[in-house]
Amino acid sequence: MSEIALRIEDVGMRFGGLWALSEVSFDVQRGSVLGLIGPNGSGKTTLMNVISGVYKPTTGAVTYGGKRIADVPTHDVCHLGIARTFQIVKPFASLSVRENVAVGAMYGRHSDQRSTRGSFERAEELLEIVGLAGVADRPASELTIPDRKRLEVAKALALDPDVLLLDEVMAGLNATEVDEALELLRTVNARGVTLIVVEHLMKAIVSISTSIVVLAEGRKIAEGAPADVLGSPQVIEAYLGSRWAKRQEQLREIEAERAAALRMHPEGRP
Ligand SMILES: Nc1ncnc2c1ncn2[C@@H]1O[C@H](COP(=O)(O)OP(=O)(O)OP(=O)(O)O)[C@@H](O)[C@H]1O
Repeated sequence: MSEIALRIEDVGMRFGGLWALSEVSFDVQRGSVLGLIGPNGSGKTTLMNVISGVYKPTTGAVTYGGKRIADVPTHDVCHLGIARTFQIVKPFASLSVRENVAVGAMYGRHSDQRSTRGSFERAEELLEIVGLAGVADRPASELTIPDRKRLEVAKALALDPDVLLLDEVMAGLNATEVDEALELLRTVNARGVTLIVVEHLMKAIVSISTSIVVLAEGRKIAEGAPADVLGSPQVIEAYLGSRWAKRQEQLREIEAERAAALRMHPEGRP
């Protein structure tokens, strides 16, 4: 029988007059990969912040191993076994790649059982796993975007999490880099880490997720196996609606540029 790693129960999050999340409930099975998707502004990052203890939800609760996350100080959530990566990647730029990861190992869940040397050894292992062993001595500031994302994953893994929250680690990567990132996430998951993956790249989400939760305007509108969820009319509408709106905006911009060009070159040939 599968075991529940995280329970999200009736979570609501209000910012002033805006409910960024309303009545969101779902369970995350231990060892699974949960894909969290939804149009821009649907509440994905807010939910990651609630799960990682950055925000205390206005209603409801997130429980992990029987403990309510909101009752645990933010800096202690990682000691419970939950780690996350950030959408905006910010390594310690002047430290080497190895040192960046070792710092995580020094402050993570098992830090009390680890010497400084042990932390560096753990960093070495993780750099091997994420494919950064060859650049371990370089300053983090010199890394390419895909390598910075690998470093972000290594830093989060250094905290020895049971659950890892990944916020758009594949954004800005090309097709080959996305495949490599997926391979890395599969390796991490195969080592027993439960993953919650927020990503706009549908192909990537479908290929890695055990199950998918879809948010729209802060509410859960679908949950289930990837194929079932993505075929749901409600999900298609939420996505088509937002793509359509974006396309209209692009068309308006193109029209405005064309009008401006015509004003500068009235003969019609810019
Ligand atoms: N700290 C905050 N204060 C006020 N409003 C916020 C705050 N954080 C998020 N919001 C609002 O909550 C809503 C959900 O935002 P959120 O960033 O969680 O969406 P998202 O699904 O992660 O979007 P994206 O895909 O663009 O990253 C948005 O309307 C956003 O403007």
